[in-house]
Parts: sequence; C-alpha cells; structure tokens
Amino acid sequence: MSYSAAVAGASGYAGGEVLRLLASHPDVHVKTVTAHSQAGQRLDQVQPHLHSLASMPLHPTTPEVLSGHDVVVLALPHGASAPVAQALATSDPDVLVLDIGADHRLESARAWTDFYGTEHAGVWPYGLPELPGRRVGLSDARRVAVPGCYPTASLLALVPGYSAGLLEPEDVVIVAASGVSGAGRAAKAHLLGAETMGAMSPYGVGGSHRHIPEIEQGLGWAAGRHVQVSFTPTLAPMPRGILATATARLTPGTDATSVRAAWEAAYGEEPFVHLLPEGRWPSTGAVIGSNHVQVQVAVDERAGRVVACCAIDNLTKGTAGAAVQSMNIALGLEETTGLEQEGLAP
Ligand SMILES: NC(=O)C1=CN([C@@H]2O[C@H](COP(=O)(O)OP(=O)(O)OC[C@H]3O[C@@H](n4cnc5c(N)ncnc54)[C@H](OP(=O)(O)O)[C@@H]3O)[C@@H](O)[C@H]2O)C=CC1
Ligand SMILES: CC(=O)N[C@@H](CCC(=O)OP(=O)(O)O)C(=O)O
Repeated sequence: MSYSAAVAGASGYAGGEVLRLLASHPDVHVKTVTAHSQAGQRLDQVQPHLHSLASMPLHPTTPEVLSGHDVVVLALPHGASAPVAQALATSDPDVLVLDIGADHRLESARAWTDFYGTEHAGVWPYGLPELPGRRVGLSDARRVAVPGCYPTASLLALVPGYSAGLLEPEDVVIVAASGVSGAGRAAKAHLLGAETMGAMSPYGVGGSHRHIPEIEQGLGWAAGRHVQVSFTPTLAPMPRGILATATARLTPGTDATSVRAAWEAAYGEEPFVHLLPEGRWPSTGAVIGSNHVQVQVAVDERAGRVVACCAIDNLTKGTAGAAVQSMNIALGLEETTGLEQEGLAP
C-alpha cells in the first residue's frame, strides 16, 4: 500500500529533513509541500539538496492545501501547528498528523503556559517509542507529538535508571551541546555566522529553557513521581548533532553492575539505540545523518552519581527520524522502514 503525505514547513530545516527521509521511503510518497514566506517558490530554490523532489511547488500552509492526504507532517514554529491540526480534525478526522513542533507534547497545561506563554492546545501520544510503554500507544495513533531534540537525548540517556528505580528524583543535572541547525533556519541574534564558528557558549541558562518541563515529564513517567531537573543547553560550532551529558544521584545500594544491567535491558532489543561497549563514549560524529543513537553510562563512585551520555542527530532522531519512526508504527509498517541510513563520516 502507498500512503500520500503532505509536509508543512517544507522550507525549514526540520521539514527539509522529513523530505530527505521520505524521498526514499518505499511506502509513503510526498504529494504536497507547503511553506510560509517562501510559498510560491520551487522546492529546489530553498532545499537544493532534495534532487528527486526539486520541481515540487511550495504551497501556502492552509488546512485546505493539507487536506486529502493519508499523512500530514507539521514542521512549523510553536503555536502554528495547533490551529492547523484543529481544522484537520474536522475535515480529515482519520488522517495521521505528526506535529514536529511542541504544541502537543506536554500533559500539563500549567507547564505549557509557564514555559510557552500561550494557551495549551492539548496532548497527543508522545513519539519516543523507546520509552517504556510508549510504543504500544503509537500503534494505530492518528496524532503524534514528536519529541523535542534535547528531551530525546536527555531521556534516552537517563530513563533506564528511573525505570529500574536506581536514581533519586532530585538533583538531576543535564548539560547538552547542540549544533546550530537546532535553532532553525531563521536568523537569530546568537546565531550569526562568525559568532558560532570556533566557539561554544551556553544559552537559556538558569532553568528557563522550554524543554525542561518536557524532560521532567518523560523522566517522571519512568520514575512514577516528579523528577527535578537542572538543564543547560550550549551551542556548539557544528551544523548538526546533540551530545547530552546527564548526571543523577544513585539510590542507596545501587552499584555499577546494576546500572549496566538496567541500561542493557532497556536498549538490548532497540533497533536505533546503541549502548556502547564499556569504555567507549558517544560521539555526534557517529550518528550524523542517521536515526541512530549512541548511549553510554558509568558510575562515579566518589560522587555517588550516575553519568550517562547520549549522542543524536538533532534533525534525524531529534526530529524528522522520530517522526518517520512514529509514522511507521502508527501505519503498521516495519518501524525501521526508510530509516536504514548509516551515519555519515568523516
Ligand atoms: N531544527 C531542529 O533541530 C528541530 C526543530 N524542531 C521544531 O520543528 C519546527 C520547525 O523548526 P525548524 O525547521 O528548525 O525551523 P525553520 O525556521 O528552519 O523553519 C520553519 C518553517 O516554518 C514555516 N513558518 C514560519 N512561520 C510560519 C507561520 N507563521 N505559519 C506557518 N508556517 C510558518 C517556515 O516557512 P518559510 O520559510 O516559508 O517562512 C519554515 O518552513 C519548530 O517547531 C522547531 O522547534 C524540533 C526538533 C528539532
Ligand atoms: C540550538 C538551538 O537553538 N536549539 C533550539 C532547540 C529547538 C528545538 O528543536 O526545539 P523543539 O524541539 O522544542 O521544537 C533551542 O534551544 O530553542
């Protein structure tokens, strides 16, 4: 069976990555692409690397244009997807909608308003199938909230320890470095070319980053109680990739053997998440361009803490790959379909 797809926000980084993956997907063909300020152009004027889709016209992003497809991917700024999704709920109730933005990720309306400052649009099944119990919730789903990029890396680093009851729920510290494509294509003051090359600096410091409630939500699901997180993002001079380093206090009696066993049990059967052999540490260089994830964990006995690292490509497993993986599950396809690319090196 062949499914038709529309990709909204096709002129952006996330939409472009969705198209790169769908261009070689055997069961889904891209029928419609939309943009906002760049509507009216040909796709290759804004995404010159997408050769097989080059002549597609970029339509305006309206519910009418997006109607009539089997799958709609919304790669739009926060706040822009909820009204489109509401219109599709009336016109196309059975369409599979994957929201790459944040509008439908948070259960807590209060957390949404605190960090995004607008009205909460509601919550959809969360598209990180590697979290306990989430894969089954995605099968037959018609709506999927694709996780944020930093939450993906942070949760894949730490969730096994919370699921196994090995980590304390307070005093979790996560520092993550992201490539500059994480900020999107639109120019931003802290992202002017020369300033990002050859330098690293933090931003969103002091508990203000909007991914904090999403990370706490995912860790809380695994722990069965609230988990308090200090999260600091940093900008790294690379186009793609996230390396998250997370530390948390061990519960009394937890040793390195039980930590290793918990992470092995969580990821032993996962097609995309690779717990590295002991002594090897994740590198963004090993996952760029692919949906694969590298994870490593160690115990810092002096500090009584676990140290877990996770590397992803922010645009693939951190966005578009997660959307395609969730789409495959929701459509009943093999989960890895269209996501077989190895990493790109050097
Ligand atoms: N970049 C990343 O690594 C990740 C991004 N995301 C999320 O994906 C979404 C898209 O991000 P990204 O691709 O990086 O951003 P970009 O700035 O690269 O692209 C934004 C896209 O949205 C369109 N757009 C802008 N304003 C509006 C509007 N008011 N209504 C409809 N469409 C609009 C743009 O169209 P045009 O160019 O024609 O103006 C463009 O296609 C965001 O929610 C982002 O947070 C999630 C995880 C990771
Ligand atoms: C480097 C950089 O600026 N990164 C972005 C993350 C963007 C992102 O992808 O956010 P969502 O997943 O919630 O859409 C930021 O910190 O805002």
